[in-house]
Amino acid sequence: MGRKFFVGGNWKCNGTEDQVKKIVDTLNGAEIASPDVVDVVVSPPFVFLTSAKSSLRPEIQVAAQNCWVKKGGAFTGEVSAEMLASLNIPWVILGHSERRALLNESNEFVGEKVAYALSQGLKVIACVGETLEQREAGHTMTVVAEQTKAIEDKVSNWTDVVLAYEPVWAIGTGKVATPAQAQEVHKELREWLAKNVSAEVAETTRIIYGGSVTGASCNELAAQPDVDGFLVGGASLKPEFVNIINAATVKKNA
Ligand SMILES: O=C(CO)COP(=O)(O)O
Repeated sequence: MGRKFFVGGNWKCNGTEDQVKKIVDTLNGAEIASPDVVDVVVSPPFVFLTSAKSSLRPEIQVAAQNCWVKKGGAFTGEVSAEMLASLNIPWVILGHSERRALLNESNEFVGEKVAYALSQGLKVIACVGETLEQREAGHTMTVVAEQTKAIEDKVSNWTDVVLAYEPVWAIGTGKVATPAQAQEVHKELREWLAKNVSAEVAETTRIIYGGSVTGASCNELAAQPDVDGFLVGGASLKPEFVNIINAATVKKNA
């Protein structure tokens, strides 16, 4: 059984109510690959999550972009995993590099968040990735292995985890990783999982690529054996997101 292709659209802190409606209308009217071959998950900002969920066609799921590390309580401004679960929000993105860099989320904190979200029944898109400086110093695999280990340390079941490799230098820069660069890290991450978790988790866990993916670059990336889908930022706000979803058919025929 192959790994089902997975395409996430991370809308980040973008969109007004009208813009969200337009994106939803575009997705609802588009010809997209069957849910048998691709999981599609879009991630609007919190305030639009429930309206997007109820207006999107049923085969497109939603993800929150973050949640609190533990049970909710006196944590002003935070949203807890149990709140998301109570609204039947199935997915949450955790450990995005923007939160690691701008909000100082450490590897350990991200690991704790992933474990807590899973314990509340959410599925997690967990992000890892190196900076340009780390890549140029030859530390890419050490960095992503440390980030992944901090998750593995807290998590006992990987079934509901999708791992997103998002090199920081490729995010929002227009500098997409080459298919060979993406494949190299995905393959090494899969080997890391085989060695440090289990052969089964390595074989079944989807490892998706994020960083300046566009309609033009998606097919070649999708053809790489260890690229199981994408986490898309900027292009997920545009009609070309449909082409990226449909890269799943390239994968299927590869
Ligand atoms: O951060 C990303 C998705 O989470 C990628 O963003 P871009 O596709 O805009 O580079």
